[in-house]
Amino acid sequence: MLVVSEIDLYYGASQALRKVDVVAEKGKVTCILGRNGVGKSSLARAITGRHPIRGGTIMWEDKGISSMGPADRARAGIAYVPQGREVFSQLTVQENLYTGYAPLKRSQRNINPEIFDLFPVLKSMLKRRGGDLSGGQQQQLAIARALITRPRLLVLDEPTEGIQPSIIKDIQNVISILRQQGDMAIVLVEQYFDFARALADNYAVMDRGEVILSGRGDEMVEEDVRRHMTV
Ligand SMILES: Nc1ncnc2c1ncn2[C@@H]1O[C@H](COP(=O)(O)OP(=O)(O)OP(=O)(O)O)[C@@H](O)[C@H]1O
Repeated sequence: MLVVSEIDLYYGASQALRKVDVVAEKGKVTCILGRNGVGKSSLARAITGRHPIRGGTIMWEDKGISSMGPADRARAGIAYVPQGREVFSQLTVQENLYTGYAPLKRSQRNINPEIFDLFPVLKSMLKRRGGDLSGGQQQQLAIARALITRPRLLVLDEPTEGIQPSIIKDIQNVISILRQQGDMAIVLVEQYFDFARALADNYAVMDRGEVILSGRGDEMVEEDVRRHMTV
């Protein structure tokens, strides 16, 4: 279980997170919602170790991880699919997937065939350069690369951003399958309400660096949430 308690995060003098609490359990999807610039990506960066926190604690599987760097968190089973995907455009799909080996022991460095069951399109594109893939295919590659690290916590930052509806549906199916398998906690940062509602077991809505609304996904009131998502 991931337990984020009262974290503060700053960029210089500017505070981006204020006493944020979030919990993510295995076999469940926790959705982080809110409009642009409210701190969702900052929370994802804090969890994955991309940006230090200045106050509060982050516990993962009962250990404090706040002072661990991103590589150690990856070794602790935390994977990150960043906003904008960050696929290596000059590397092939296969080489991009191999970058997911970094936190693994040598004996674990192989691609589980399930990855290609989840993303069949990638199998036929292994020799293509990352930069030649469509936005949706790059998003699938970024998720596959994260899954190669065999995560127990998967943090996805706006996986639907700029993606065509048919691929959004595919990504939704993949996240449902991962949830059903039950051994992974999933934190999903999302701006697309219907996608979030379809997947959320729990949700938290952010505004100006704070969590202002949270609860169970099946109790999410569309009007209340949407009020904090439109400008
Ligand atoms: N590297 C940075 N340096 C300074 N300020 C930053 C930096 N990254 C984000 N911010 C600021 O921190 C605040 C929170 O940004 P963050 O990216 O976490 O929001 P967000 O909810 O993820 O928005 P978006 O959906 O646009 O990514 C914003 O005011 C943003 O301008």
